[in-house]
Amino acid sequence: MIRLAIQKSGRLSEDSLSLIRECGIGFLSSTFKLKTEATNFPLEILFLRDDDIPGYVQDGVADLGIVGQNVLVEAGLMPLEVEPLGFSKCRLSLAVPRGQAYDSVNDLQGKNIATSYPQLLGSYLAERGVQAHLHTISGSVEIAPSIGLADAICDIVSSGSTLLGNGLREVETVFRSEAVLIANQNLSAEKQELLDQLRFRMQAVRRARRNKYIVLNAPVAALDAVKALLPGIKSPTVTPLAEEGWVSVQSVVNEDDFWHVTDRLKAVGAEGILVLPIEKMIA
Ligand SMILES: Nc1ncnc2c1ncn2[C@@H]1O[C@H](COP(=O)(O)OP(=O)(O)OP(=O)(O)O)[C@@H](O)[C@H]1O
Ligand SMILES: O=P(O)(O)OC[C@H]1O[C@H](OP(=O)(O)OP(=O)(O)O)[C@H](O)[C@@H]1O
Ligand SMILES: [Mg+2]
Repeated sequence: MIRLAIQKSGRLSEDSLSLIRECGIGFLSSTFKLKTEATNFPLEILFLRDDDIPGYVQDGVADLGIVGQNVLVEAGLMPLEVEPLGFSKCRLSLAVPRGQAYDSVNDLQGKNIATSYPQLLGSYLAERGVQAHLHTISGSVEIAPSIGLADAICDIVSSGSTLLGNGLREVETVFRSEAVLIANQNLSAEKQELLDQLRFRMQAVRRARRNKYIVLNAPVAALDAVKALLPGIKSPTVTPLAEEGWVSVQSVVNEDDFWHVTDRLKAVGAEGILVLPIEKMIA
């Protein structure tokens, strides 16, 4: 049995649970139960505060964990990271009151800055030769300037609406983060085997999320152009249509390139383009 710690409730919880489920692992969860066992995989899930997860994994209380890189780096435990997970993407940024002049990070010299990330911010400022007074607070950091607690703040930003709602302007990106799978560095051979199985499944889920299955009809004359646009995993599947001079092409396309590729496929004569989600994708 391998033990995985995930956030009990917050920005990582829902995506962590969906990823486990999409890996084909079933379990019962209830708001009040802080520990559950998977029904079809030797996995125990612990529901914790995210800040506690890196330390628990380091100490072997949990074998694995899912946390933001920001929390991992702040705890000084980067070597535990084994797999980026592609969700909870955000940045740790410096922000100042909107009306305040700001040219460069040197303007923060001698200023009071409120943050929950004193290590990350401290090394960012030290690398730039800026000395500031850091006030560590554990939440609602964006309120600090408006109540006279600080001149600037350094906190997590995603859409920017919390900064906007509190009259703040983002001025520097200190760190970019996403959720990662972390693992204890002294796992037994049996647990290492289970970790490898989990990583294999997680990679298949992530690859599937990043790609779409595409099916289209094209005139034979356009086939070379279509193939160049849709290289697929190995090469596209091409089958003749009942109508003379036409083929059906099936392939895989990266979601980021999807609209751009579709426009070009239409331009070379492709028709009846269907796009389907992929559930799992094994390399
Ligand atoms: N607005 C956001 N958008 C995307 N990801 C975010 C956002 N805010 C935070 N995160 C990421 O999710 C992680 C957890 O954020 P959350 O705000 O739920 O933490 P928390 O309040 O410290 O939770 P806990 O109660 O577990 O200590 C952060 O460490 C960060 O990696
Ligand atoms: O740029 P935005 O999209 O507005 O997101 C940023 C906010 O999200 C996080 O807090 P969260 O809402 O998770 O609340 P918390 O203070 O309880 O952690 C973070 O601490 C910011 O305050
Ligand atoms: Mg926390």
